[in-house]
Amino acid sequence: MTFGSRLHAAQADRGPFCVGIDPHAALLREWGLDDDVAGLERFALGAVEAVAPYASVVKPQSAFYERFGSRGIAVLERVIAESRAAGALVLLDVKRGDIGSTSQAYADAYLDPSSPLAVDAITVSPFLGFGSLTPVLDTARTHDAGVFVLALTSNVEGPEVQHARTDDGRTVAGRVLDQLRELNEGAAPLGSFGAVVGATIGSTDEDLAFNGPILAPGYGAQGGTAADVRRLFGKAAAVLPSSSREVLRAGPDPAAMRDLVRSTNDELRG
Ligand SMILES: O=c1ccn([C@@H]2O[C@H](COP(=O)(O)O)[C@@H](O)[C@H]2O)c(=O)[nH]1
Repeated sequence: MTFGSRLHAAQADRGPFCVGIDPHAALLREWGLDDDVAGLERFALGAVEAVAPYASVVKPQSAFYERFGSRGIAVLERVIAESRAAGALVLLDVKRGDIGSTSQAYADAYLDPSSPLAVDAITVSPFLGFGSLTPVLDTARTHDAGVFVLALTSNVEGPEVQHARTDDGRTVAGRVLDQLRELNEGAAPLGSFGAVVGATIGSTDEDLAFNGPILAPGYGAQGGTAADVRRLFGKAAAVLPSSSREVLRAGPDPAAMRDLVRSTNDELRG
């Protein structure tokens, strides 16, 4: 079953909301934990236990695990395994991008099921040229995995690159979206190659109607709302509004986190 088909089924079953598992040092402290590997483990696995049985997708941010070195990566491996065991798809936010030959190694690390870090989908950066992503896209196809390509990110610095015009007059983001449109053509019920478009971007002239999913970070703590999601992504095939800190701040009480996932899904469905 392709990633697009799995995502389509998971969102129909559990709702559109994607929960980020981002163990910020400040959040560990708010949960009464030390900012060390033991604190990381209790925080991340506690969050997974609270939300992964209810959310369609969980999105660990790799950086927060990498900062603890190999022991942090070992925690990330458990986050991936336990989230999947609870029925959630795992989208690893790792924003990789490099020359083609190195892209292949990243693809093998995250998308080949024999890797300990294998996930359902990853985020990648197209800013070394969309073609540099070909090994990742091919490996995703081989293993029925998904790829989310940065297009219009939620941060205020993004437009200086993403709104720039290329030789043919299109914006950089517009070209990324056009390439995703081609890659997903004919896929049913949903393509596996998604775009990252922040819920915070306000408005855009870009065409967001394509046959793949849109990851919309910036929901919650960065100011994105359900009204923004409806206004921006009304024509999109599938949207994953994503929030990390807002949900994690409801912890460590698992019931409070679970209830927030449920009520956010209700709001987004409405
Ligand atoms: O454009 C982007 C792409 C990715 N992110 C990531 O999403 C989460 C947002 O966390 P919040 O706590 O909900 O603000 C984080 O992991 C970012 O690296 C993004 O924010 N914007």
